[in-house]
Amino acid sequence: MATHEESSVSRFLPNPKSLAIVGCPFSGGQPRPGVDEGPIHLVKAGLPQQLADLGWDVEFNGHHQFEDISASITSDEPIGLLKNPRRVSQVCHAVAQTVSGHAKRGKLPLTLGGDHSLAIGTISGTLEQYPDACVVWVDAHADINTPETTDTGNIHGMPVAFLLGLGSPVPEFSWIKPVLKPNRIVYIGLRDVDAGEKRILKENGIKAFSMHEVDKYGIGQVVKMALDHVNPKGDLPIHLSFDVDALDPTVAPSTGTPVRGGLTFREGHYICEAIYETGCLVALDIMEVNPSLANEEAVKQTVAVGCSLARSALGETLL
Ligand SMILES: NC(=[NH2+])NCCC[C@H](N)C(=O)O
Ligand SMILES: [Mn+2]
Ligand SMILES: [Mn+2]
Repeated sequence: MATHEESSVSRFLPNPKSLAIVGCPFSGGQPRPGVDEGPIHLVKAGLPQQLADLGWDVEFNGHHQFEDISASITSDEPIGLLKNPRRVSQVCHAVAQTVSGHAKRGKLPLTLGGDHSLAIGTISGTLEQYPDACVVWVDAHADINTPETTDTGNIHGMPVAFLLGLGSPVPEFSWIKPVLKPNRIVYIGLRDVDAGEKRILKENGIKAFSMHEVDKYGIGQVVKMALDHVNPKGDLPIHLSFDVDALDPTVAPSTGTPVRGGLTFREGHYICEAIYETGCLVALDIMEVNPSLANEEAVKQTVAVGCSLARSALGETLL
């Protein structure tokens, strides 16, 4: 039986702890349809009730309706290589306002994607309420291409660059305050990093633990080193942005850009558990679940893993 005593030890959230689910059916940051169904499946699988069972007061007022935004954008031609730039920008702006609104009211925003371009919005929202927050980015990819370095033009490969203010400014994204500092983000799980991204990581001295380091040191040590880097005194708020493709495709098959050689089921959940234990978690993203990819069994498995990652980050324990 799991005990939930610890659900009272947050350094930043008032008691009783409450969270708000931000369901974001959005796929404009990448080309594969279906990732917009991710949040719908996660909620249908019972995630809100599972979190309530962990002792959270759960607010969920339905999925974000981005229809007004889409309707107001009559044409969305690429800007340079960037695909769907206006739609991505405006949706992320709306998400930022929603996330910061929840955070202001003392709630932990749990954003369900949708593609990872949404993190432009979620992290902007977190930083508005917690300017000194740090980010733990769990992913197979660095998502740090600039409009100049991107090969694909897919904005889900670029959110970190926008948040850091790297690359030449794109006027459509001028609402983003590049307030994230390179020493306030750390990566875990990388294994598919583009050449331009490797250069950006080096030039900016950004700490990253790839699968090589996970193999070498073990996940326990990697999470400790990652947190020591980004949150050395353990007193900063943490935003955890979890792309399910960080997990091995045998664990989370239904995702748009799977890469072999990923985190095991336990390694992924350990990261979430360890971050919950810090008492510093203030916002969580579960991204890139795409229920239209792979067979029914694989979809079920991936949705279930999305739910269990969220539970682990929000206090579920094994004992
Ligand atoms: N959030 C993701 N799954 N990102 C994948 C990015 C892949 C590649 N690096 C790109 O720029 O397109
Ligand atoms: Mn990824
Ligand atoms: Mn990603």
